[in-house]
Amino acid sequence: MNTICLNITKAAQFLADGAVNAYEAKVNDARKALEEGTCPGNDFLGWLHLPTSITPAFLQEIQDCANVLRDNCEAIVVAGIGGSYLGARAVIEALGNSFGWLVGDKKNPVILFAGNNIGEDYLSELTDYLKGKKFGVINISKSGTTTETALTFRLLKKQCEDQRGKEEARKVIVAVTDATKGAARAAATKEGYKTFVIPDNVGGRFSVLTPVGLLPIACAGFDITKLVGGAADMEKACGIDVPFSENPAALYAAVRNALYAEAGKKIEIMVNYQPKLHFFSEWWKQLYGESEGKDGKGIFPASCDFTTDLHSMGQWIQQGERTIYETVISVEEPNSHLLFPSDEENLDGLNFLAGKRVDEVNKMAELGTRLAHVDGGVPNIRISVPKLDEYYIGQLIYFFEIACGISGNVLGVNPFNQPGVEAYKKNMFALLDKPGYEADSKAIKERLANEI
Ligand SMILES: O=P(O)(O)OC[C@H]1O[C@H](O)[C@H](O)[C@@H](O)[C@@H]1O
Repeated sequence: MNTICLNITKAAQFLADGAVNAYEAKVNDARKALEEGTCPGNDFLGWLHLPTSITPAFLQEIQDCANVLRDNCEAIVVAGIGGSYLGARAVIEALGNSFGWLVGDKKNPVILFAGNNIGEDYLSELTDYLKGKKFGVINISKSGTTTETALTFRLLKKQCEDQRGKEEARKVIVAVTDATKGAARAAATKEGYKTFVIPDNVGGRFSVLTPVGLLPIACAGFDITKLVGGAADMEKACGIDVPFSENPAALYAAVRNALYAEAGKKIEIMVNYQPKLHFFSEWWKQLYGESEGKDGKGIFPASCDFTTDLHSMGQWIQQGERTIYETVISVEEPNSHLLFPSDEENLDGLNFLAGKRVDEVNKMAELGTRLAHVDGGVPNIRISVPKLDEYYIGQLIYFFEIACGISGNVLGVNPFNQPGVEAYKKNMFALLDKPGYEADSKAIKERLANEI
């Protein structure tokens, strides 16, 4: 099989000889613990063999539901946050036209994302845009109680029903949520919406290959069978029987732990040279940030879009504090072909590029940056991807998931919980006088009165 390819040479050179291989035993133990379900958070391992266990019948059920939405909607709003949002957006943006909303594509509905913020302007501009439009909603929430998403869904449900009538709205509202618990499930049961279940043992940030990601991706017109196929091939390539030195996820987990623990590299910057991958980095940041940032530990996952950010963050990366390393996703072959034209007057002095592909310049920018950053003390991990299509994005998704599971275990944390996220929610609910938070409300208000 053609495959994404990991190169850690320019990261390992910043470590003592053998430092990466020194993690072999720990990484193998972590991989085994995932396989045998003996690691911390072992009730959240449903993602591990998900790609190879998804059946064609289930993919067809998702596709059928997507087709109903596609046939009946000019716009589909995907309401969700965090793991109930980022995976779908990452894939749809990586595969879609960068100017999709401007080109008036008649084949595919516009996919919009909401429920991922509480911006009043954002929501009123969204609801204004949807006025008079035939739109549908995919309401995605594992807990079914997340405030940002629930608030947005309340607005959209009402607008959809007002515009299309309750009967028709029922056809174009879908819930992806817990099997029994939460407000999203309660509304779906009462209204009779089509629903998909998020399995209990798959955490939000690992859920892109469940209907959480697959339904919106299918709605956008992309091939979910190919996506899952890529992930399934990567599941095999990172399997328990694959030796450390040949297992890309094992090597990535090893080198990042070595950079962190042995070389003080506390920040990993996920870098792309294709703006379409911006949201892939956002997905990756949640995956690694929530999985590893706990117990006072964890690499801080950051991201940059190059060459764009070379003109803003490039200075820091080249000469700032040497606590960073880069992981570059490099796409070997763009899907388009565009040559620079020759210009008789050559006023811009760019005739030396005439006849070259745009990508040739981009690749030289990438190579030049890699050399400069390595010279400047920034270790470089490179993941090359043959092209941006469903199959290779599927490979990348599973690669980062399994590497994350291994890496978090090597770090010595439970990579499958996120207890820290509750702190802001508790304060917000107390401040908003949510029923059930009376004691917290009293305490927080007293605290604020004393602080002022
Ligand atoms: O799917 P939901 O239950 O709505 O959760 C959405 C997101 O919000 C939470 O606060 C968590 O930190 C995330 O891990 C989760 O993906």
